Amino acid sequence: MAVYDTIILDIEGTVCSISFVKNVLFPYFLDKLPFLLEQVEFPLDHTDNVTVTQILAKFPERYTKSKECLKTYINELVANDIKDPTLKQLQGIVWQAGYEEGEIVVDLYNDVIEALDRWKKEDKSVYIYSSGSIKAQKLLFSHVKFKSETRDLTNYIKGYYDPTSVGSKIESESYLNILKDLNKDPESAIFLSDNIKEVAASIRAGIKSLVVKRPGNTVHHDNQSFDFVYSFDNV
Ligand SMILES: CSCCC(=O)C(=O)COP(=O)(O)O
Ligand SMILES: [Mg+2]
Repeated sequence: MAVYDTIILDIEGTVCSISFVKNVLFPYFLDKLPFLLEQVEFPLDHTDNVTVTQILAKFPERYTKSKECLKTYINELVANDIKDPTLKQLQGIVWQAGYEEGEIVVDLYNDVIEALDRWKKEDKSVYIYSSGSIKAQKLLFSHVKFKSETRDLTNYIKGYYDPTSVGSKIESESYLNILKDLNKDPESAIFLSDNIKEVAASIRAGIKSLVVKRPGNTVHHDNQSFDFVYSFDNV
């Protein structure tokens, strides 16, 4: 039987709750968005080398004509949890301030820190593959609530992937890109996610993959064919 030494984790619905993302991260972003847009001149100057302007210029042109139009468009993306890479990049910039000011602290599921510790002792390598930007992923793992303090867990994570770096999470090609980057065979890896489309794509790439069932995750009634876990305790 193949034994994995490479663990690839999703974030939302897998290491932290969907409600943390929807009720803490997204509202923080939407709250700061008007101030951010206030600092940018419209219509956007596409030759401007200011980071925020460069990111905003990647949204479809028809929505970037005015501040109000862009604000409405971004609010709709967030309300519908659209995993748009430009939105994710912008969120990373805004969340950075929140983390640095101590306004955002991450609640991971209880079993996650224990598992990260155990996997390290077992010499297993942990990687993150999330729709959140790599910047946002690193910020999240470096501001984790642990008892009464905030811990930086980035020393447990060997690398980070997002759709911008390797492709969509529901395409098997993206998982092959990760394996290629790691110089690993599919048999040596395991992928865990709350999203059955991601798990299906990863299985198609030959990776053992498990659906993570956390409280508040979407309940799939047609997922009998997938293996699942409720926590990382036996992974
Ligand atoms: C650090 S990413 C914050 C959460 C987020 O924006 C997101 O889209 C998470 O999606 P996932 O692929 O981890 O389910
Ligand atoms: Mg997820």
